[in-house]
Amino acid sequence: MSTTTSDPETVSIKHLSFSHQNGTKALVDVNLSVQRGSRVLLIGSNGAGKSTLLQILAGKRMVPAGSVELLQHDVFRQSPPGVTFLGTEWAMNAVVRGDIKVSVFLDSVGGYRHKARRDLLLGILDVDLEWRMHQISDGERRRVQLVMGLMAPWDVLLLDEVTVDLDVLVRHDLISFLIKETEERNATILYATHIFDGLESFPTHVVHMRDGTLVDQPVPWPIRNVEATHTSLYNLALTWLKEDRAIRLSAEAAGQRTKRGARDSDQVPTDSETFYKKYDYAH
Ligand SMILES: Nc1ncnc2c1ncn2[C@@H]1O[C@H](COP(=O)(O)OP(=O)(O)OP(=O)(O)O)[C@@H](O)[C@H]1O
Repeated sequence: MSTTTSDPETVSIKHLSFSHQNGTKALVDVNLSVQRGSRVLLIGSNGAGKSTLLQILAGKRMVPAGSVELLQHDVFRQSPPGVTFLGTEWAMNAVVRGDIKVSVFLDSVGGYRHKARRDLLLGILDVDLEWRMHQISDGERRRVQLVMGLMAPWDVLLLDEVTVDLDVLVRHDLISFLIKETEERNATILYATHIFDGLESFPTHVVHMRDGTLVDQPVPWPIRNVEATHTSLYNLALTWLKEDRAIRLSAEAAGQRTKRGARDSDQVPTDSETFYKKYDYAH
């Protein structure tokens, strides 16, 4: 692994807080420094802020000037080159479900410019250029997305749970490819996922996100516990998420935060009551 403390910072986040348009606080005073060549796994419960953080790094959300830099560029105002973001919402886009051949689709997004990498990725992701985008499975469509997203060489790759519908073999080969890419090209990956199978040798660092905050700066992986035995990623995530839930429940009990799902008045039907009444065909 080529990362050293003298390497330039790839990611620099300083005192970043962020609320969504409806006022939901998604990030609170986040500070993060990531060195070039790192593979950072973001671990946190649903709603911890992982996607929001990755979207901000991808320049998709406006943040105060100077608070978030990638490769020494302000992510929102200077749009750093060499940054690729791959998220799950892509598969919902009508264009990628249209009647179009994969070869045509990939060429339309610049595949011909990166032919060698494109062909390598077609093999790794087991994609057939003859497939038609409206006649393939969700996992196959995801594989096409990954070929598209990864074929231009990137310096920073932001992955938001994109391996969720891949079969185990394709996922395994993809993870191996990503590790090789970061080692050979000193590129950097930040990856948010809840699936830890086959990922043990992937991260160089792990980050625990809780309630919009970073519990710590990236911790080098693997972590050894006090008996110097190896902790699996799955067990680490389970331990961290149990802690998070215990902290949340005790804050709720102490009245320091509102219980999830609590409403101002019992008279107002909950969203789920309204939903089930609407679709209750027995009445
Ligand atoms: N578009 C949005 N508008 C309002 N609130 C949002 C929006 N997207 C996310 N949130 C809220 O922001 C907080 C952080 O959400 P985020 O999606 O970043 O979490 P996450 O860690 O990626 O969760 P998951 O593991 O479920 O993907 C949550 O409280 C969530 O409900």
